[in-house]
Amino acid sequence: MGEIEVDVVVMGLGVGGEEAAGRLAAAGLNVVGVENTLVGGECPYWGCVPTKMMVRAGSAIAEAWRIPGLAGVATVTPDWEPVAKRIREAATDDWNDKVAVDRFTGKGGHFVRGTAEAVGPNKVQVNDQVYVATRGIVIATGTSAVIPPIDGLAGTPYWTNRDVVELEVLPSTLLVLGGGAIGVELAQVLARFGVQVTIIEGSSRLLAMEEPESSEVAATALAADGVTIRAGVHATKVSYEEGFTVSLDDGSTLTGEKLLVATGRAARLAGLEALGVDTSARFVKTDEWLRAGDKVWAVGDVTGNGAFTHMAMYEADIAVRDILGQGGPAADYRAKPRVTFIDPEIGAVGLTEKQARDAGLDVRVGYVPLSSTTRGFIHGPGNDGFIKLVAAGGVLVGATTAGPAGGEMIGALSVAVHASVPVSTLHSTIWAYPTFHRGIGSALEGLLQ
Ligand SMILES: Cc1cc2nc3c(=O)[nH]c(=O)nc-3n(C[C@H](O)[C@H](O)[C@H](O)COP(=O)(O)OP(=O)(O)OC[C@H]3O[C@@H](n4cnc5c(N)ncnc54)[C@H](O)[C@@H]3O)c2cc1C
Ligand SMILES: NC(=O)c1ccc[n+]([C@@H]2O[C@H](COP(=O)([O-])OP(=O)(O)OC[C@H]3O[C@@H](n4cnc5c(N)ncnc54)[C@H](O)[C@@H]3O)[C@@H](O)[C@H]2O)c1
Repeated sequence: MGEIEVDVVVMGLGVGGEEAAGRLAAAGLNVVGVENTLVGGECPYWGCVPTKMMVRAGSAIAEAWRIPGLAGVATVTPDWEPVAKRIREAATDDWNDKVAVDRFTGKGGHFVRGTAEAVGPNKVQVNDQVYVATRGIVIATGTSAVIPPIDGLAGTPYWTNRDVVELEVLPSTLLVLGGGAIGVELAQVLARFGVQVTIIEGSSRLLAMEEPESSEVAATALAADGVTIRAGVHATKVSYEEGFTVSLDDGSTLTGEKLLVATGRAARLAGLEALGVDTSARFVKTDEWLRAGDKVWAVGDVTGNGAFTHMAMYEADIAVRDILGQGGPAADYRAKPRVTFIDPEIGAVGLTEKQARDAGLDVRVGYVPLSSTTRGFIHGPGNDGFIKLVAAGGVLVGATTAGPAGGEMIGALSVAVHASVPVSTLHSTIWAYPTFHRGIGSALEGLLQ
């Protein structure tokens, strides 16, 4: 088997890998980008983009339901067909990545379709060809759905996010295992399209990693859309015969036509051993330059620093600058933003109150329910939400903004946490009236008391 010398091999061309490989190729390096599925990865084909198209459709239905009492009468007949069509045709090009491949090769990159396996500290094999990377290797293999070892589950035709995104026809009932980001977003959308949805969440609340107030808002919103929430219970057995039966550890059973498993993500670590990566760990350990070893970098979901597209892009940028010797800022994870796209949207950045207290910080909290703000009052139906600020040492260390524009409101607070803007400066800021984000000014009052 011959060996080909190149500058860089990028393993996996999802969000992070495509960004890193494209940038390095555009900078004039000889880059081999390897992808075994679709260039672009989970986000455009089975993640962010198609699921947010679903959310957009579900939100349109919910807004129409809010017309009575506000603007007259509306008759809504939800239909999944236009949603499936938009996902198939506009979002995913029928799950075809030609445009993305061309984008990469157009920058001068060399694309190889296949599974990359490290066969030496600087060698990657794909389809019987070995590439020797003289400048470095970028690991960007991402994550796949975790399937928990529940008795009977493995042998059933359970769904993951991929099956839901590819749906043409909706089931009448759906059990959702896991009440994290994927579980709550998909549960709400499908409920709005008439599916009877039950979420089974092992911990005591939905969105367990976020503020308890976020969990409460999410639970209220989902319940209002008809979703049944079973929190604090664990599935002990799953069986399938025409439909699913799930036994729970409180002795009860649930049945549903389909079962979606949304219990988290596991890093794809196969084939990385030869790079010196500890594949017994959950994720690839990296330093502040995303270095995972000598001439080895890792970016995106696989690092465990936050399974979000913006994190994959952020880390790819840092690794690229390091490989090219361009300097600039290294990774700083204090102001990690995230948005759960339910209605109301839940934006968050930095630490939750509990995380800040657990870190030993002298914490102050500001809180305002959105309905008590002028814009919340004006908005009326659909105004559920709140703004919560977590401060320590005179700066914000975290914030949550839940509401109709929760994902947008968090932008200002991301800047505040990232740039350590003094609370006094935030307090003297003029917040436009009557916006939702003006509530930040009211929440700040709580920090000054
Ligand atoms: C349902 C869902 C909704 C989401 N919504 C959002 C959202 O709204 N906002 C947000 O920021 N994030 C969202 N995410 C997360 C987002 O999709 C990921 O954070 C992002 O895709 C990570 O990019 P990545 O490049 O690290 O990994 P991936 O996108 O997983 O890409 C890794 C790529 O590597 C390939 N690969 C793996 N191993 C090999 C190998 N050995 N050889 C060759 N190729 C290989 C895979 O096929 C894959 O294409 C969502 C995820 C899901 C599942
Ligand atoms: N809007 C967004 O940005 C967005 C949307 C979807 C996904 N994502 C990313 O994808 C990641 C994965 O999403 P996810 O929802 O699969 O994972 P998650 O980690 O967010 O949530 C998984 C949930 O499943 C529960 N769980 C685990 N095992 C269980 C079991 N056996 N029975 C019952 N419950 C169980 C956990 O307690 C947790 O609440 C997210 O963490 C996020 O990083 C982001």
